[in-house]
Amino acid sequence: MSWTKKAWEAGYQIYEQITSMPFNQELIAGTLDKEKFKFYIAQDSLYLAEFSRALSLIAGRAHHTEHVLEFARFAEGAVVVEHALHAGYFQKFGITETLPASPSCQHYTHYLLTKAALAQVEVAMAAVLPCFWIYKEVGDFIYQQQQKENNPYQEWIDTYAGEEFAGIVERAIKICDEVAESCTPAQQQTMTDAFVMATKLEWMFWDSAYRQEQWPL
Ligand SMILES: Cc1ncc(C[n+]2csc(CCO)c2C)c(N)n1
Repeated sequence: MSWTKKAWEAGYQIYEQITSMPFNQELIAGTLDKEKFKFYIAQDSLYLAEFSRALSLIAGRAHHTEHVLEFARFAEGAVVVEHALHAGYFQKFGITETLPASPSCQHYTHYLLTKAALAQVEVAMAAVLPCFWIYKEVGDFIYQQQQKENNPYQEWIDTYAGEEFAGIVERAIKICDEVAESCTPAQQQTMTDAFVMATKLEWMFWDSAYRQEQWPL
C-alpha cells in the first residue's frame, strides 16, 4: 500500500468529523453567520502567509530538483490565494482591520514552520499535505452537498472544488509517495504522525473560526 493511502486511512476519522462540523454544514446550507465567515477569512489570510513560508522552506530543503520547483510553485500559489482573498473577500465582506492570529491559527502555522525548518524534509512534506488534500476532499464534499440557490459562499466553495486545485493536490500527493519510498518504516510512521497531527489542526482551525476564538488574556 502506498504511504499516502496509509496516511489517508490514519486520518480518515478526523476527515469525517471535519465534514460534519457546524462551520461546514452551515456553509453548505448557506446559513453560516457572516461574522464567523469573516473571522475565518481574516485568519486564513494570516495562515496563508505563514503557510507559504513553510512551503518555501521545504522547497529549499528538498532533495530533488523537481520537488524544489514544485514546492516553490506551491508557495507562490499560496501567496496568490492570499492576495485573492484580500482583493475579493476582504472587500466584499468589509474586512478592514488586521486581527492578531487566533491561538489555533498561530499554533497551526507554528507547527508547520517548525516541521519545515527542523524535521526531516519528508516529514515536513507530510505535515503540509493535509492543507492540500483535506481541503480538496472537504471542498468536493461541500460542493456536492451545497444549497446552490442564493448561497453567499458559492464563490469560496467553487475555488476548492475546481480542477486547477485538484491538479495541485495530485502533485503534492505524488511527491509524498515518491519521497516516502526512500524512508524506513519508522520514518514513514513519523510522516504519518505529522500528517495526522496537521489533519487535527485543520479541524481546530475550522472549530476556532466557528467559535471566533479569542486569546484569554
Ligand atoms: C487553514 C487552511 N488550510 C488549507 C488551505 C488550502 N490552501 C490554500 S492555498 C493552498 C496551496 C496553493 O498552492 C492550499 C492547499 C487553506 N486555505 N486554509
